[in-house]
Amino acid sequence: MDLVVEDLAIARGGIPVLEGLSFALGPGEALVLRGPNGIGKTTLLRTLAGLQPPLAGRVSLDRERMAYAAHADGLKATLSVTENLAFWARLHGLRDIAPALAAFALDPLAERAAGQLSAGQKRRLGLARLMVTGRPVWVLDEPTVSLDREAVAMFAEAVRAHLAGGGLALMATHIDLGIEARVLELAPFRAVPRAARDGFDEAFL
Ligand SMILES: Nc1ncnc2c1ncn2[C@@H]1O[C@H](COP(=O)(O)OP(=O)(O)OP(=O)(O)O)[C@@H](O)[C@H]1O
Repeated sequence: MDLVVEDLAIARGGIPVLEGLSFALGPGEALVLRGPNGIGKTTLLRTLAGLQPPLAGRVSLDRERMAYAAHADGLKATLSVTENLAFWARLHGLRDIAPALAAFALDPLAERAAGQLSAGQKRRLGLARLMVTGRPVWVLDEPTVSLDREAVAMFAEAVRAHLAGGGLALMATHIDLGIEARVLELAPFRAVPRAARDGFDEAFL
């Protein structure tokens, strides 16, 4: 298993949001996180990405093998589409950015500065970046935001190819991508507020 989560509890801004989470993902598998706004999807992904420590539990993941796409696309505004991808490819020891350009229909925009792309085009470039990392574990936070229907299909195809190549993907998304994926509904793992756990109310009865 490339990603194992055991009895994880996480907090945001000092307030516990989720607890008792356990799941595992192996090569070729995808897991979709579902739950209402504010349940803790982003917090969970940030924890897995190593941006914040868990309250309790364990995450087993080699972060050198992980590519994380957060809400922000992390693009260099003054560099062109090609330069952005080439930068990331070089960083990860890869050379060929052509498949990533083609997968997200970025060829016609290849010379445009990333800062001058539309929101959806920026998102396409941000997702194309995943491909040039060559990393097997994709951790994705609302990857389809700003994408039109065609671009969502491009993304779904990229994920499908990634899984077929032995990669794995964990993502928070409300959209049905039409890919084979397990769904983890987070509502049952909502953290119990401390007052309720400590019997705080009972003390006043
Ligand atoms: N920077 C922050 N500081 C403090 N609390 C935060 C911060 N960001 C989010 N929260 C709170 O943490 C909880 C979990 O937020 P999170 O962003 O993980 O939810 P989410 O499931 O990703 O929501 P959404 O579907 O709206 O993106 C929410 O109650 C939110 O208000």
